Amino acid sequence: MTLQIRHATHPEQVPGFDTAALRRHYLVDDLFVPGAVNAVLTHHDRIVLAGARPTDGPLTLGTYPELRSEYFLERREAGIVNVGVPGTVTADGTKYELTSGACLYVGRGVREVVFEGPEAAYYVFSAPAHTAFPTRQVNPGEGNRLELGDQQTANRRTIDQFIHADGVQSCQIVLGVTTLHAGSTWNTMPAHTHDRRTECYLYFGLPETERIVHLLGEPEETRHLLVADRQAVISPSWSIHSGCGTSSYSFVWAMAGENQAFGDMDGVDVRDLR
Ligand SMILES: O=C(O)C(=O)C[C@H](O)C(=O)CO
Ligand SMILES: [Zn+2]
Repeated sequence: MTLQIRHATHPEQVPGFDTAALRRHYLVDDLFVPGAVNAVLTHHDRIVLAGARPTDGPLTLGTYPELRSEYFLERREAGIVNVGVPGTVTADGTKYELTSGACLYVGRGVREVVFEGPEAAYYVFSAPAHTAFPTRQVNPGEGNRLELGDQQTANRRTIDQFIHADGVQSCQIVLGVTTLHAGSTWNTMPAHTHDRRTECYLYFGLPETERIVHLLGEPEETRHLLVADRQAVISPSWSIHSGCGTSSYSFVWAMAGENQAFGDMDGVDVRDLR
């Protein structure tokens, strides 16, 4: 089990990045490997993204030498979303049944997290935590639900907020799942930044033959990534995070940083994007 390290980047670097460099810095395309837990640490807000595919038996969320911790959640918290078929996650001996799209918040101090389910695929978003909040499960439809967008502009979507200021409590993490309605393809347009947090999107439910065109960078200097199913994008605080798919899809959005206000967004007029 290795932890891939991604260093923080400055927005002035983005114009000089070619496609390969953009993908190396911001795209995480190898989280979900059968029989393994794969993890990436970004120095943007010290977020760890991991994927667990327990195809051949239970898998444990272990720690990494780079974290200098006795166990993974010694000083961290995590939001876990099952993006595969139903399975179970056991946190310090308590077993949680997670359907597809269900979320489990696991607080600081939980020593052992075990993933099970041969067809399940667990996405883990973890950030440093200063105190311990209780472990809690939220099923699809049980969070705070927002219906946004319009079919006319191809961005009709349902947002389920799971871990947030008025829902499951956490130190830093704000997390939910957005699902595009059939025929809708645009997420998060008009786009926004939030200088106080890093945000990561993990796209799922996208057919294998389809792709998302994900926009990143400062609003006046954008670039794009072509993203496949079960791939994640790291958006530093200065970067927009918005995308259009060649079909509809879902994504886990998750943030960590200075505050937990979902509405803390600096919107960008579509006409100002470059
Ligand atoms: O579809 C959307 O719009 C989103 O899901 C937006 C994300 O939740 C987000 O970027 C929150 O900051
Ligand atoms: Zn955002």
